[in-house]
Amino acid sequence: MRIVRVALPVPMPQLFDYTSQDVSEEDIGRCVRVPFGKGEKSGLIVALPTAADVDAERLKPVRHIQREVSALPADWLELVGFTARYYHAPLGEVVALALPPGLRRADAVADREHDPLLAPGAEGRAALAGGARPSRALGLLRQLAGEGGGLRRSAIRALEGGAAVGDLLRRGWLVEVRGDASRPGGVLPPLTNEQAAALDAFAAVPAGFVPWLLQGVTGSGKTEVYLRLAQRELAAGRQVLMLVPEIALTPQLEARVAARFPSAEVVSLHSALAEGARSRGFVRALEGHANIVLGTRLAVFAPLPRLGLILVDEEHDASYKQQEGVRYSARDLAVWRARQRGVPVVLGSATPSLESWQHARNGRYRHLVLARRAVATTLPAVRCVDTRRLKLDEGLSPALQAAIAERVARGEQSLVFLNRRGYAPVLSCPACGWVSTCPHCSANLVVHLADRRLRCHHCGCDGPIPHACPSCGNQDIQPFGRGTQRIEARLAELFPDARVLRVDRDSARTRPQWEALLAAIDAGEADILVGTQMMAKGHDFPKLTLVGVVGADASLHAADFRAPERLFQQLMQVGGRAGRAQLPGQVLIQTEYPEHPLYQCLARHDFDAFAALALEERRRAGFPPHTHQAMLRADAPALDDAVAFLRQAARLAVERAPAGLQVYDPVPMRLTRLARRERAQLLVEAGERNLLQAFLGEWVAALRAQRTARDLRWNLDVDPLDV
Ligand SMILES: Nc1ncnc2c1ncn2[C@@H]1O[C@H](COP(=O)(O)OP(=O)(O)OP(=O)(O)O)[C@@H](O)[C@H]1O
Ligand SMILES: [Zn+2]
Repeated sequence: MRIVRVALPVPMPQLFDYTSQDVSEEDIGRCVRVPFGKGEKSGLIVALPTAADVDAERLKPVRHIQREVSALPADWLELVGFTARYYHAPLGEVVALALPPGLRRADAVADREHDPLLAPGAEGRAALAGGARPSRALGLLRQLAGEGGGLRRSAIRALEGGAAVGDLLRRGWLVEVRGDASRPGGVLPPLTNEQAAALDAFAAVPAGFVPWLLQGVTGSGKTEVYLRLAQRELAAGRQVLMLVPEIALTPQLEARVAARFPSAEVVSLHSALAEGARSRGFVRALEGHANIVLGTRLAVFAPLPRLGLILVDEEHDASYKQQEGVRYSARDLAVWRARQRGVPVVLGSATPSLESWQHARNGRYRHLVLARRAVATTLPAVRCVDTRRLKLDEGLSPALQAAIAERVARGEQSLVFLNRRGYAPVLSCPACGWVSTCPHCSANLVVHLADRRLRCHHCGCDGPIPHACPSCGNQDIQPFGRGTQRIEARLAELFPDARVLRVDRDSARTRPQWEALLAAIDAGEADILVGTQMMAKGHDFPKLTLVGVVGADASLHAADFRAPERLFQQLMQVGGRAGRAQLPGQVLIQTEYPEHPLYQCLARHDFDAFAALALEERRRAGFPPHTHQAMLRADAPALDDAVAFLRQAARLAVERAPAGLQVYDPVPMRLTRLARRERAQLLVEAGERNLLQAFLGEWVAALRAQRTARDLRWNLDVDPLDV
């Protein structure tokens, strides 16, 4: 009988002990189901201690250990352990987040089958040489005979006549082969000088942990650099982890990676996958079969026994930071993991986070720069349209309309970028001043004319658009302000012969919808696009030559100190969609502040100048990256309860605060009320990360020991993005 220590997903920091008759050291890192309270929970075996924390007599036996799957290795346990320590979260919750749900429940991983690499075997070759009578199967086999290293079954199925693949397997004409994962499919494009120089610089550094910042302007071919780097690792028999910020970006990249490495096993991991597929991919990575793991932030937890390289695309993107539960940054964990495993990590972006940019400047990261575009000869010309004295037509300036008209006439595409979906941000009554506010949030209900609803973008509640003012009965209530639907409607009137396509979260709600939209744009089935930030990143549409930016000024004066950084990144990214191929691109920014340094830097494509300015401002104000922060947030049905808890937390903090730690006053959050809960926050800050971490450990322990008002919830956000 041995004691089994288990991490369980419960909001408490401790581990739980059970017993088992047949457990061995090999079971550390395995999923397990155990009795818990009146029910059952599943967790992970993290240790087999010699003595239990409680009386061993009272321990209950484990119910089931999942032994079909290899145990998670020690380095993986260290990774989740570090995550729990650094973000001050219970280990069991980190484990629950890092493991695919099916695996965590210690379910059987039903379909272990993968996507085999297939090529004609001896019998297949004999069939080709003669003898077999003509058939669909033989036709397919002939097609495949030309493929050097074999193809994945999924790729064969996608071929013309590919449905016969099952038939070929049954006849034994196709057999599973072990291919060279690094064999590139198709002809590789010759590298640009800058790409070649970047790869040479990379190759010149001895193996081991090296963090790199790959700062390449939009369209400079960062992806090609990633692919070449990946190829080297695959050739050496190692695994590559590639992180992308958004699920929306995975289909194109997946297709590109699969086309480049037809013999490689590419596994994608993101939250939109079906449970079975996610478990399967995770296990393929764990068992060392997957060559490339491509995914969103949760993929940073993929176990990779042969890891050789980590790539983080668009490293500045806020989606790498989880905003609920365990608030981890996948970008930061990727760097930690690279150090732990002694492998290089490449953070790529046209607009790096100020944190990474500063590291590259002061030598902590190595800096690779791609200053030119790979295909297009120039970056797009960026011009501010001063709207102070202009009469706008539904937010569109004459200059922007004229520029769109030119593109339509030439058969090119335009994009009007407006980061606000819906028809109008609020409905209001000019007679009595009524506005459509959300009953559950301190926010307005947004007018969605497409389906005639008023909808809260924060809590999701919605209702029909009223016919008259609910307050005074006035029939003439008006949508106020502008969103993508309104711009779309006006553009359709202004350009009756053009095809206008809106791309936002409402028009691309599902992955198939999103893929269909992208395919339509790619096929040139749209002339004018109206899009939110969904359109801003990653895409490469050769016929898109104009980007018009509407309504950007609002972020210029936002309260969050990161707002300018985000705005600059967003505008540089979205502007970067213009003129990426042979045709030159143009960006028009409508603004009332054309002299603003942010727009000036943007017009010169000078990220470095902007970053230097912004960092200097942060230094003067004492903001990150010059300081390190943690935010304690509390929410409750009554604001008083939330604030009272934070006041008490502030007292506890001040009692424990070492010199150099700053404790601010609790304040209501900007969006104070969200889904019927009132929210407040308390910031703590220190010049030294270690000092902050040591303090947080003690503080969180003290907070956990507090009695709190009923229905109060709190959470700690280390390195918060929204302050
Ligand atoms: N060496 C090359 N030769 C020819 N074409 C290239 C080369 N490198 C990249 N390209 C092409 O240039 C275009 C831009 O490349 P890519 O999408 O990788 O840019 P990026 O740096 O990731 O840009 P962004 O940050 O805007 O997404 C793509 O169409 C790509 O196929
Ligand atoms: Zn709401």
